[in-house]
Amino acid sequence: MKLIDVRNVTLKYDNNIALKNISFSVDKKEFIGVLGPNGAGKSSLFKVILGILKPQNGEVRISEKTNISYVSQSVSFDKSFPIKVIDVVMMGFLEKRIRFLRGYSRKENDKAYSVMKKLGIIDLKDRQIGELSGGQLQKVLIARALVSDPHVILLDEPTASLDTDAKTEIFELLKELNSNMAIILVSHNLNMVCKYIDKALIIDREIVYYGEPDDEGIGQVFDSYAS
Ligand SMILES: Nc1ncnc2c1ncn2[C@@H]1O[C@H](COP(=O)(O)OP(=O)(O)OP(=O)(O)O)[C@@H](O)[C@H]1O
Repeated sequence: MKLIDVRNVTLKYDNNIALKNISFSVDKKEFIGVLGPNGAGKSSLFKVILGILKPQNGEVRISEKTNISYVSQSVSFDKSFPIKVIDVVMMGFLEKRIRFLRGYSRKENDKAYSVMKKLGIIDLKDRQIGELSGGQLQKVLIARALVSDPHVILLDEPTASLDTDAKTEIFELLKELNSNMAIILVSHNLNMVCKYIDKALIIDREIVYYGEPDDEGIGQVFDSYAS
């Protein structure tokens, strides 16, 4: 069975259709790029997959025991907020902590350290998050999503505010993570993502393209809204 099966999903906000009859699936270790113009419904699609929004029609089936993590669009925050990198990464365990009303375990602490090492941010663990570069902050947010050992990770424009080098570094990191987990990533930049993804899902409320990123037809579809 597929990890995630999105079937004929239609989502409306009041009477406005944000997603119309969307169907696609996610296999183990598949890398899917979700592209589309502003307001195309990309973030709404993530919210439906995460169960935050319930579609008026259709359904999202998630195979049993599939653990999904989410990295949201970079949000602005108070740079002087006194929270350290390690605290942000440990927040990946917050749900369990609240559910079981307990502190973090030793095992969780070790896991956070091993993920930070893997992502090359262990030296930043005691740094205030307001003192990080955009690329470093993005890695911290990815680390937070990884500590729960997800089978699928959803990322909403993780490289939007980064320069080209930092973008490439994040994509190379995602490529490495992809050997272990499926990735669904929202992006506006087909050229940037096409060499990493297995499939492109281009939406403009409805699906306008779903297939290989190097198929001949894709450039034309993409140019029609990107220009
Ligand atoms: N909470 C909401 N209430 C009403 N309409 C909404 C809400 N959230 C999104 N929309 C509308 O739904 C449509 C899809 O929005 P969504 O944020 O999913 O698009 P997007 O593709 O992620 O856009 P962007 O690339 O600009 O981030 C837009 O027309 C938006 O205005």
